[in-house]
Amino acid sequence: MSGLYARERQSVSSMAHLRFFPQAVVGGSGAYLTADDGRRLLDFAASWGAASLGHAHPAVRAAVDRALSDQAGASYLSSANEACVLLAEKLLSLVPGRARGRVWFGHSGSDANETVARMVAAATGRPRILAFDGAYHGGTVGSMAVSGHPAQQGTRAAGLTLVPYPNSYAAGTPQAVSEAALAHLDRLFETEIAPGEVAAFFIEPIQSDGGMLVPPDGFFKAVEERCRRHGILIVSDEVKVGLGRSGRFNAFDHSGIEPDIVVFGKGLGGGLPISAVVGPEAIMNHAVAFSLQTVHGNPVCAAAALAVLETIEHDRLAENAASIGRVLRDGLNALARRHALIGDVRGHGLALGVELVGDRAGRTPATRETALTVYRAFQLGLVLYYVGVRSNVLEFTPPLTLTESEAREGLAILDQALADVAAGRVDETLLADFAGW
Ligand SMILES: Cc1ncc(COP(=O)(O)O)c(/C=N/[C@@H]2CCCCNC2=O)c1O
Repeated sequence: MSGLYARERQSVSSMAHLRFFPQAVVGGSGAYLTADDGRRLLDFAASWGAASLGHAHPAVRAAVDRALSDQAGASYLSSANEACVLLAEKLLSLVPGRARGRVWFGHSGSDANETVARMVAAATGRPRILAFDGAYHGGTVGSMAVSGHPAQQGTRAAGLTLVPYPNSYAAGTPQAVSEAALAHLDRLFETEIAPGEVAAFFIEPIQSDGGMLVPPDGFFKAVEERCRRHGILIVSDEVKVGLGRSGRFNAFDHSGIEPDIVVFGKGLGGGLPISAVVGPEAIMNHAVAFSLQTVHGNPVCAAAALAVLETIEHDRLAENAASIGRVLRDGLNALARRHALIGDVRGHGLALGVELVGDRAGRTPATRETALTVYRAFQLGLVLYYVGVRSNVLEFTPPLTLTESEAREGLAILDQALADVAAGRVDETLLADFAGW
């Protein structure tokens, strides 16, 4: 364990730790991080997707420098500032008509989703919320309350009903799991909850922390039809897979739906803390002083976010995510032909998941091997984390700027890590201090 990592343990609380190996960094640029021992680490996680443009991107640096050199305050609570207005106008141009009303700014996906959960109930007078099993909408009280991920240490809202997310790898064909999930929802409306009491349905267009689950074709169109019939607002949580990562700017576009409310976070700030909720004016303006924190809407993070959006558009990074995502996915499928541990490769663009299994027939989660694989990859120079309700899905969320050669470099490292794990060459005692999820 490196000096910095050891020192951190003597000074920083573990309450935010979600640690898989002793990663300690002192710098970074592009798709690479610099470890405190001097090693260069290829970053296929991008800090859980927040470093959307990689590290130290010049556009973000220039925007932050300009905003700080002539600083327009530090908050939008009691003052308008130009950076927030420009960013709001930009975000309104990037969402479908139903959502094109007003923008709220926060710090994180958590405070954004918490605000949405409170807002839809207050604005509609409807007390219930729908969400999916396995969903991660945040780590605050109010966002955990509308989540369904089993690893969370929080209380679910009394008015929350969780429904199964169709998982065509675990339970059969896409068509069959889609029909089963829709039948479950219909039964719920017929027997357990009055659909007219449901304010909103929180969806992830690809369920990331739940295991990078890709919904079957047509599933969310069928969900949309039910929501429209009952006047239920659709909230698309784009925090991790949005902003071009999936190969489309908005990930919900893969399902051909038009949500009422869109939530952005993580990569929006390019590594700086900013989130946004975009929704209909009647909902977004239902109250004043309803959800506020002092440095919400600070012009520095807003300027960074505008630079991120402009760079995604100018450098065609959604298209890059689609094309490099194909390279990565093809490479992962090639690894699957050599490594029995790989049970499934799935995702869109640079939002990919690789499920590791103990045996392909039974699809038993290979949780231990997953932890060993990411640890070994780290030793070999690749940063990769895992997700999934059984902690057995490698998550690929690299910077949207990833190049083909970087993709191939990471594939080669993963190939070696999988081989070393399968051959029993990775010391299991290394995992003792790393609980992961
Ligand atoms: C779809 C989705 N919505 C909201 C959130 C919460 O965002 P914040 O962690 O920025 O509050 C997240 C956060 N996801 C977690 C962050 C904690 C570490 C585990 N991996 C994640 O990506 C998310 O994936």
